[in-house]
Amino acid sequence: MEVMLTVDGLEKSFKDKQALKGISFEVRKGEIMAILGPNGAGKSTTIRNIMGIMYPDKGSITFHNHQGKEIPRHKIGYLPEERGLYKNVKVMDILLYLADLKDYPLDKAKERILTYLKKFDLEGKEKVSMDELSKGMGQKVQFIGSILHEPELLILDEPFSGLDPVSQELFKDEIRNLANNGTAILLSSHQMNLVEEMCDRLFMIQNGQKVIYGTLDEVKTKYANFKCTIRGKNNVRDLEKISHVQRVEVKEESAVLYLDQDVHPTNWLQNLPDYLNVSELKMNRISLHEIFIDIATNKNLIQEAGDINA
Ligand SMILES: Nc1ncnc2c1ncn2[C@@H]1O[C@H](COP(=O)(O)OP(=O)(O)OP(=O)(O)O)[C@@H](O)[C@H]1O
Repeated sequence: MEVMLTVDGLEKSFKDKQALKGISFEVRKGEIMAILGPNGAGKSTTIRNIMGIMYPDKGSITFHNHQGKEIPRHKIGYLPEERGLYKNVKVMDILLYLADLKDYPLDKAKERILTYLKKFDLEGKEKVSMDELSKGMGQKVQFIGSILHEPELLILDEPFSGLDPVSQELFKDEIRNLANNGTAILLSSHQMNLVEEMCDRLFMIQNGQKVIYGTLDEVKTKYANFKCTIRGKNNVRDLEKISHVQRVEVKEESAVLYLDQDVHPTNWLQNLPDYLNVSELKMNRISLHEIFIDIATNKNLIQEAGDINA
């Protein structure tokens, strides 16, 4: 897949705080790439550097063979983390203004605005002032503003925060549509279930450094071992004795058995000892949410499962 954006060795400091310590990744045409990390990890700083809101101390950002101030930013769409930027202005006017900033033809923009307002349940709101909209409605308008000019690269900083489930679905569908039509998408989110559902690749950052970079499949197969949840009264020591069990976590009547990386789930299940008390049993992979918490809290409980940090 064609590479759209290359971030290479990005470093950025604020006074004595080094926020980015050599960040490198790519975003390709037609993919949804997630940038993840705990609060303060450096995601927004990375995004702000890509957007030219600030410039890195070291490293480069390449888009369309251009770097720094030469980057054609009208080909990029951006939904910033900050919401409610536009207040005393009508929905249609602010969207046309944003389209104009990107040199997008205004007649075409107007048509697209009306189509998108309808799509996002905002039909008839074009003459309403931004400050009369609810937070979620305002977010929809801001999202429309970021995609109106048909950007080749779309950067979404926490697009789902504050959205109700129906609006979340609308955003998800549209983001997927855009990727299917070739837009390269860089998405920052704390909602791991959505990332797991939507993203092709992910880049996880902690303390300004890369901790995971790969396709969701790679992360899942190389990092997320299987875990088996058994409901029933069992002695923890008996559970720990079962082969290929790395550790056991007991939660009320259930025990979660974290398995070694190479375990074949069917074989492992066939060899479970007879003495186990099982009223329910569930086998699944460790979720991205658990991987995130393990890394962000420096627990390193699942580190041995495999390492794709290289
Ligand atoms: N303008 C600034 N001046 C000083 N420090 C800053 C500035 N912007 C960011 N930082 C610091 O840089 C680090 C990274 O911040 P950043 O906003 O990039 O994190 P983030 O991963 O986006 O976090 P969050 O998930 O909370 O939005 C933090 O320690 C933050 O305090």
